[in-house]
Amino acid sequence: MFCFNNFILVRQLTLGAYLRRMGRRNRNVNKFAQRKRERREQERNPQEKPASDTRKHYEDIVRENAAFEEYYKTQKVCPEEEWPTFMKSLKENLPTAFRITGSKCEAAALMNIVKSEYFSEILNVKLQAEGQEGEEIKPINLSWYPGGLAWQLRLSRTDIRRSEPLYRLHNFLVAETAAGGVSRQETVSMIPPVVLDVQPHHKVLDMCAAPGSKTAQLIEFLHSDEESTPTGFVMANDVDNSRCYMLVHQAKRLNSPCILITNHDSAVMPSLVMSDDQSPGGTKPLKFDRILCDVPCSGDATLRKNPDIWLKWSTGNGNNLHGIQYRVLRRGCELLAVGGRLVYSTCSFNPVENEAVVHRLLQETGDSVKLVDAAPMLPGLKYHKGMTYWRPASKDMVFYEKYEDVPEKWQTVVRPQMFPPKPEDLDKYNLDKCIRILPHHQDTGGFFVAVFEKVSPLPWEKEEKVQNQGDETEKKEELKKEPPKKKRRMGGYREDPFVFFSGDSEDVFPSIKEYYDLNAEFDSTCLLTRCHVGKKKNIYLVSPVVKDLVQRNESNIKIINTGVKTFVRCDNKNMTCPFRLSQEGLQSITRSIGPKRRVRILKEDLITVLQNDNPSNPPDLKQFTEHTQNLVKDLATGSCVLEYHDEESNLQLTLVGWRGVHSLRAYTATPDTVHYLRLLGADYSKYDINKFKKASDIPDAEADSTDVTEAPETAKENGANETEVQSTSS
Ligand SMILES: C[S@@+](CC[C@H](N)C(=O)[O-])C[C@H]1O[C@@H](n2cnc3c(N)ncnc32)[C@H](O)[C@@H]1O
Repeated sequence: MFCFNNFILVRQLTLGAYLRRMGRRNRNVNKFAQRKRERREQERNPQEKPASDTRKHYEDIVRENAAFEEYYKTQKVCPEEEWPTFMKSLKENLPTAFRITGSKCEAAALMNIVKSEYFSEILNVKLQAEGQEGEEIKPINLSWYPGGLAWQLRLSRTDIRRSEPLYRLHNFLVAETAAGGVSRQETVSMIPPVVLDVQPHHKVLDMCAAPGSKTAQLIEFLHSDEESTPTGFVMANDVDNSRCYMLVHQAKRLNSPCILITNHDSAVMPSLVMSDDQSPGGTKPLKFDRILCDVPCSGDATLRKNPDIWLKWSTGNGNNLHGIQYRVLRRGCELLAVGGRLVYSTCSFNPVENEAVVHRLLQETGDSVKLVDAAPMLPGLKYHKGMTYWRPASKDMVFYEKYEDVPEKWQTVVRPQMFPPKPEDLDKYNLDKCIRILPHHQDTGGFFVAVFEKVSPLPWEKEEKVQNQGDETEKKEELKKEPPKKKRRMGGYREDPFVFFSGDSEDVFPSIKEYYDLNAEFDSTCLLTRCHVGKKKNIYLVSPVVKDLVQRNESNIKIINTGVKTFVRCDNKNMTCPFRLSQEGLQSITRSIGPKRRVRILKEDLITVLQNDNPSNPPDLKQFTEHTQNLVKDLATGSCVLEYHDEESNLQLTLVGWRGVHSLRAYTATPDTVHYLRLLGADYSKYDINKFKKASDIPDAEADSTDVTEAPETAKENGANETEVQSTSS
């Protein structure tokens, strides 16, 4: 569990580095095994920097690699006349990009703040490097991002320290990332979820999901209808157990009861089942409507962000990854429903990792899977069409026209499936429907995206079906005789169990139902705890479809996490129910909570509550307006919902509150408190220390290490433990 000291530590490290460090502290580390693990991790994710690397070396890296240039010039990844611009752009630092997240009304309010408070200041800034003409900083709205919610601007670490308005914007981005109001994500990395076209009823699989920036987008799209809980879900999977916890962190920021995190090798992902509405008690195979296949890759299109790739680039990287990329994609197509959509993406320029994988898949699947032209979904995006011709090369930089030319010693590395289609077959595959984004197109990283639609069962699925029908009776007989299957051994840490409530009769539920006046539609069987015995501490909520998924497949796949924390034990003598509400799960159950525990608070009172967040000195009821005092007069002490609705802007805020004997306060974590005060246009200066002067004095490397690339878990909700709660009953 995180404690506050850990929180500070995480703020100074990326989450990955933090997890690695915690892992090291908690175990008796075998250094040899540790190095081996790091090497393996590095091979699996070449685009990730090794744990021992720090950014301070990045500025010293010579951004050149002759083999890289020769390889891509030969492959003609861009027209000859664009080559110098392509190379120049690759050597520059990457601009910052971010998108506004959260509910529609909050996103709209935050967007106004960004434009009026931060961008307007920046537009007057001209950054002047020594001896050069001042460069204007102009935020660019990404035309193709739904709702116009994504932006890109040049905001390098050095620039932040040269200009106070830029520093302020940077601070805003860090704070709002922690509160879930903003997600910082590379521009091109936002593309796959957009072209996947996720709707609230879709069953979505993210096969290689960690660290989870695209998963976060998938969840946001799933929740696009704010009036109801989605009937679909997102299953986010990664083979790397420790990276799965990055997904847990992402999911926590977005408070969705519709996400499930699993830990499996996607290339051999087991077939899952779900309840069959047509046959009560029965099951049917689970097929996904949308699948994201953002495979591990050489990452050479991220050179601007990860300059250390200049030092280690070789043709071997791409060749070695082609196999696993293909196997993950093929399994994805098997798990996809007919009529479903799959997006394959990499951050590599290499046709062997891109079009060759797509071509191999199309060859094997015949007419059952087709490429879709996704460009119309990305208005204004500059890109190149997919390549139709390339030449695989061996590590010694010899290029081959056809497999027959490959010398024996390279034949296990350069495989026949890596070659392009014959010219007469080009129309059959339409590889030009793939999308290639190069860094100089719009000052971003590079990227590759291919969008598939499954139009009929795969050839081998059809065969299996026929054979299955014939064998059905025979199989039933065999099954009877078969000894019980051995339980699959699953790697990584052992997770706590997922223990669902048996229904309204579950021991603690009647008092929760009574206290919060839960309506009849509330399904208590969707509540769960993570322990079989002992006092229930935290109670989590999942959507009905996720409950079904967990219950039907738990023994078949390793589930790392699911559910939003909705009720937290709080044995307080002033409260008749032993559970308080949790901000994380509030959005999911607010519609089920009756009027008994709701307070429709005025704006000024909400500001008072948020500005006085010291749990040992909560604001006295006398500090509130008469309106609010009257509302809480007859409200029994304990947990409650504080609601605020601004009719004019339609801003709606719902917070967990606590009615003390003489006080009223909110149960929000500090980043959320700042976020709400910001949305209310109130003063939050006590949390927003201007460190600009201090920061401009510290050297580059130190400043870099304080950047929070992946936002850590927010600090504990203020006073969110029992002792503090008890002390508020003043
Ligand atoms: C390019 S990263 C994914 C980035 C992620 N989609 C995002 O947007 O944050 C590739 C991920 O694939 C995972 N991976 C590698 N091989 C895998 C496999 N066989 N099955 C599942 N995940 C795999 C790696 O651990 C890594 O986290």
